[in-house]
Amino acid sequence: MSVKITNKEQVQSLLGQYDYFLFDCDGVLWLGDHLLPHVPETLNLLKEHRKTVIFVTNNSTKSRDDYLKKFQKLGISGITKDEVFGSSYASAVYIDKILKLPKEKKVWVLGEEGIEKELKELGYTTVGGSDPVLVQDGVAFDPEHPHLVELDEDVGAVLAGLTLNLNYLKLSITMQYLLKDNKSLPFIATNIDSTFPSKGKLLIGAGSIIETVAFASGRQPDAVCGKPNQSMMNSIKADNPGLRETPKRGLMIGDRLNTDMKFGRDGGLDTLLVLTGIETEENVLKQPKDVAPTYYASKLGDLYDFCN
Ligand SMILES: O=C(O)[C@H](O)[C@H](O)COP(=O)(O)O
Ligand SMILES: [Mg+2]
Repeated sequence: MSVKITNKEQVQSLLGQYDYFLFDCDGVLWLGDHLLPHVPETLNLLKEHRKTVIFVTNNSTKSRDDYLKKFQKLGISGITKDEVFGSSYASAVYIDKILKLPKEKKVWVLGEEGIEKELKELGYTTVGGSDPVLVQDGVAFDPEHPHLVELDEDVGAVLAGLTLNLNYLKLSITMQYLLKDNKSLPFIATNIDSTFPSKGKLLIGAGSIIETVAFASGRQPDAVCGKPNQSMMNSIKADNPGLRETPKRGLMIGDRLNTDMKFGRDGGLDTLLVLTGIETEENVLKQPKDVAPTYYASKLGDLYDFCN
């Protein structure tokens, strides 16, 4: 049964029990560009208690460098690139280190600049993504569009993630690459989140976009690199031996049961779910014991509020 955090004593107990605090971003720290209450104050409280703070997001629209700029813009200081893990970075590392795609091969991207930047930082050339030639604003769909009829023979993999600039042309070209050469091109997904939390409502998530081309092409992704996949957890543990040796000194804080809470649980950490994103208190309370979060709270800022 999950324990709701409602008082100072519980927060002080958390501060004594955990050294590593892993944070999901969308729905925990912010909703879009709207910072949630007392997030900077809570992060500062943890830093004052000499806690290790790490950010792990499935939102592939931004690169790690982009997230550093977003943290600064929202008044969250002192964050370094090696404290930020995103599904765009995890996917680029997968293509480089696990798939071992040769650098002379290109990657077709259904997604935004976060994916393109992380792939380019590893030396890959991308096609698709934010290319303005794929914008359809007010232009009728052309089944003879050059990108649709002449696929780039140098493309060696497809990487799909969240894009807020989706259109029929981008979906159709992605589908051609997924069908190409008897469906042999590797199909990589950044994450499976079905919805995207926005202020007061749920929007279409990466998982639902990816499911569109999966359903149309009759293929499922060969790999999903974001949470709950443990690749980012393994990278975090490689950088933090204390967490690797004693995962129970770690607490994963997120807003989604099937990604954040599973990611933390599968990594051996305790978990805290906040109700500012995807999940409702009713849904948390009906979770079976083996998947219920260790704790839950109305919002992350409660950790600060109850201490002051
Ligand atoms: O649709 C998506 O990709 C996700 O909803 C979203 O971006 C998740 O980001 P996170 O909560 O992992 O920071
Ligand atoms: Mg989230």
